[in-house]
Amino acid sequence: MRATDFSIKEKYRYQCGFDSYLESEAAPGALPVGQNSPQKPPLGLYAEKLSGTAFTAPRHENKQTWLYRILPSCSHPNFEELPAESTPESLTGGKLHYIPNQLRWDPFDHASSKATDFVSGLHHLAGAGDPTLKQGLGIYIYAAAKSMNEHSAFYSSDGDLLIVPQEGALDIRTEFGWLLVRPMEICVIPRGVRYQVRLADENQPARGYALELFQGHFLLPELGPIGSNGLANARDFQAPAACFSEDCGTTGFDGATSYTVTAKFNNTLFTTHQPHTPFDVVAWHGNYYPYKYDLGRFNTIGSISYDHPDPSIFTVLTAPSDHVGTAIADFVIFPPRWLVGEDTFRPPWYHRNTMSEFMGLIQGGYDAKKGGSGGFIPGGASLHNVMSGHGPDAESYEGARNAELKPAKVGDGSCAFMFESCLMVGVTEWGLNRCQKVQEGYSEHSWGGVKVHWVKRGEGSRGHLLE
Ligand SMILES: O=C(O)Cc1cc(O)ccc1O
Ligand SMILES: [Fe+2]
Repeated sequence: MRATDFSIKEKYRYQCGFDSYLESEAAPGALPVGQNSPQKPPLGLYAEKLSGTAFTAPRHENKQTWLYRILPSCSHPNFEELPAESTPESLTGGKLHYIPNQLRWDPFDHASSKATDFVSGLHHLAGAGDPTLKQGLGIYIYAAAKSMNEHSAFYSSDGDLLIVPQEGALDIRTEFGWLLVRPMEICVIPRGVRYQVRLADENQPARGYALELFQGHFLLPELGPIGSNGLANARDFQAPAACFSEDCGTTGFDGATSYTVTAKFNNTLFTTHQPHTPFDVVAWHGNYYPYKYDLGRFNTIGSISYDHPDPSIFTVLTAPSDHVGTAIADFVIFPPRWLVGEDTFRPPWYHRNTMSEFMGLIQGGYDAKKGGSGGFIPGGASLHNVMSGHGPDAESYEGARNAELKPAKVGDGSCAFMFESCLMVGVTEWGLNRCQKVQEGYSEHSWGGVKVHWVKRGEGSRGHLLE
């Protein structure tokens, strides 16, 4: 069946739950009963296991899925490294630049060529660590002007990919089924899962952000004293229902119909061509699966007395390091919310953080930064690295310092987000130079004009009790 032949009803039959043990069959009886790998699996399918953790990972971390498919995914000729001219130069990244300056980018360009799809339009912007050691993360910007070829699939051996669409809805076909991911929704495609990113509307180019997690998996943050509900609730995560194509091609590797599978392996692209569709999974069961989440469902919690709390209260997903409470990557959002704090400077305070903070803006504005030309604009980004001082720009500071403190809704129609990491984040050559989006004088424009409010000695103030 062609990708365009599936009806909406067939494609979007989601199952709910975060890190749940789910099962789905697109043909009745496809799932074996009471065992995973019978001598002859039902309906003539092959059983294939996809692991997301070591076999021996403790039960609470163990992730795996059993796939029941028409042909096993090993049935393909060798992968070949894509020739340099067809590998997006911006993906391979090269040397990372580590710089203490605050950085901000104007909105990244949409794809300049109609031939650019999600894979060829993936740009490596920043990162830390190394996928070969399964340590760290990569930060990417994508821009796609067309759907991936319907006879193609992509997967990454490097990590789990969190995708944050900013413009244009993505219609993602995965081995597990379909996910429709619109701006203000996110999805996570686990390491190894094969998928094809289609544009929901071929006339609406897509642009957004992505974070690839080289180690571990995203979890829901602990809720501590918040209790058993709040922030992102487990039941609002949606996983696909099995949906397959039957094109099994010919036996052997030289069949007439050919499907291209592209692998991202150590940030390098490899391809192979196989005669059968990679989207032939008729049924699956397990807890290692792609999922989506609607950010509009986030239950935002904040101060109802005084002072601006740490942004950790806005954590949607967290990928912990081995040290409790310290994340390789937190995905944090700043959704519309009420601010009521008394005698409080309400926007974020000035700070230097031991973590690094990469921010993007999906829509609207952000209360600590001015928008408009040269400001923090939807589709743009900022990076405040380890210990790089930042906070409201001078204009936002003065506004909040003098604001009347009545209850106020901030961020109506807005959503900024942050990828926060305990690691120092380096910027690729593309991110620093070739994308040509780095704002000149970001720091000067933002904080060059912060005013002195200090009341000088002798002019009277409770700040001078030692006089
Ligand atoms: O720097 C930023 O704008 C992100 C941020 C927001 C906040 O509410 C508190 C701390 C913080 O780093
Ligand atoms: Fe910050």
